[in-house]
Parts: sequence; C-alpha cells; structure tokens
Amino acid sequence: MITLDARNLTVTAGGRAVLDDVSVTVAQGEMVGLVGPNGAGKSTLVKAILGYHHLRAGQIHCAGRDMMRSAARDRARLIAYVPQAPPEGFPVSVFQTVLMGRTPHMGTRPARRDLAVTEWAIAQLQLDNLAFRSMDALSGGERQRVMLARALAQETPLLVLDEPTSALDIGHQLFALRFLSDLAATGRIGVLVAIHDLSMAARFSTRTVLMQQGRVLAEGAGGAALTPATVRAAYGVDAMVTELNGVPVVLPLAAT
Ligand SMILES: Nc1ncnc2c1ncn2[C@@H]1O[C@H](COP(=O)(O)OP(=O)(O)OP(=O)(O)O)[C@@H](O)[C@H]1O
Repeated sequence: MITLDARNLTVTAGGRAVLDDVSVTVAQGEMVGLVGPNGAGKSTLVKAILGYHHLRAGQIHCAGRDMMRSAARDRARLIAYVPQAPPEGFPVSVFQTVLMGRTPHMGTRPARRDLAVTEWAIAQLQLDNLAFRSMDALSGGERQRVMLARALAQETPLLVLDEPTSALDIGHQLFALRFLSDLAATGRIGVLVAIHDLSMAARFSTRTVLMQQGRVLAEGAGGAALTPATVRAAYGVDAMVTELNGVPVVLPLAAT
C-alpha cells in the first residue's frame, strides 16, 4: 500500500509561520478531508506536499521515497494535483487537456494506452459531449471537472485536490465526491481533499483534518473532528452537528 507521509512541515511567508509543524498522512484506500477557515493553511499544505513551497522544516515521503529529492516526473507518477482555480485563457481542447495528465508516462507522443486512459477519464467525469470543445468555451464548473479528469488520467496512487468542487453545483459536487470516495474505497487511490463544505467533508472523508492558523486543531475518523466545540474554535461559529437520514450535517447557526 502506498502512503503519503508529510511530517512536521513548517512554511514561513511574510515573516510568520503559515504552516507550523503540520503532519498529515494519506494511504491508498483513504479519503482525507482537509478543512479549516480562510487562511488556515490548507492550500499552503497542499502546495508544500507538491513541492511548490520551500520548507523551513519537515519531510515528505511517498512510497518510501523522499519527495523533496525526487525528480518532478517521478513525483508526478505518484501524486496528481487539482489546483484551486482551473486555468483560464487556455485555448486547447478538453481532450488535449486531459491527455496532459499522461505526461509523466508518455514519450514524445501518446501511445494507444495514453489515448485509452484519456478517453476513460473523460467518460468517468461525464465529459464526453465536451471532449472537443475548447477549454476557453467552458463554464467554471465544467473546467473544474476537466481538471479532475486530467488528474485521474495521471493514474497516480495519490490525488491531492484543492477545493475541487468549489465551482460545482450540488449535483456535480455529490457526483465528484462520491466518485472519489468510491475510488478510494477500492484501495486504488488515496485522496487528500481541501474542502470548505463541512457536511460534505464529514460525509465523504474516511478521516478529517481541521486546520486553524497554520496548525492542526483536530483530526478524527469520518467527521469526528467536527464538533460544535471545534467548529466554534476554528470558525467562530455556533453550529449544529447532526445527522439527517443517516447523512452527517454541520449546520452553521450564528457567528459567535
Ligand atoms: N506570500 C505570502 N506572504 C504572506 N502571507 C502569505 C503568503 N502566502 C500565503 N500567505 C498567508 O498564509 C496563510 C495561509 O494561506 P492558505 O492559502 O494556505 O490558506 P487556506 O486555508 O487555503 O485559505 P482559503 O480557505 O481562503 O483558500 C494566509 O493567511 C495567507 O494570507
């Protein structure tokens, strides 16, 4: 089983620690929800894992390899990334964009398998009818689904996603999160997903990590880290934490 193990990460920016001694692990079979208020450090953690930030301290290992010393192509065979904002002004087709996910596996031109995996990923995200549309001619939510398909086409054991459902309607949010959690449940992938919707996080995560001010405030199986006390401490919001029809619900009531 392949595990991503980020230990004691510290990142400084503007003279302060925006990530302060944070550890997180994700194994194949898990879907880890990363939650916390604006500025808590979720994107910084995600980007640090991908090697986009200089680490003041900490180590990142994946499949037993030191990610800080690995070549970009080797990292991209282990970890796929869906950024917070899908790129705009990108005049290439959906098919070509998803095919880019194959880059770490490809030679100078795509092999039959690269094309087959690209078609599969497009079909999984129900994008067939948009496959030859330009990225420039898509809505924000459609572009976000293409970025998910691109990450899927990368066929990595780990997926790291930064608010991948922020532009999606409730139907597509449910579809995307159900799809990711079902794929994780097969043991093929491990998922780390930064997400603002606490109910969705509690519902689909096998484990939730709640961050605040660059640190981990609470962590627990499923949505156990999300209690009225931790939600109040992290967000300054009184919330009801309950279940409706067996579905976890975190309902914000009032700012404290
Ligand atoms: N270059 C920088 N200089 C100073 N501070 C920075 C810099 N980059 C990020 N920060 C700060 O680091 C903190 C963490 O930012 P980050 O984007 O990781 O938060 P986040 O939890 O992803 O927030 P959001 O939910 O709003 O996306 C923020 O307070 C941000 O202002």
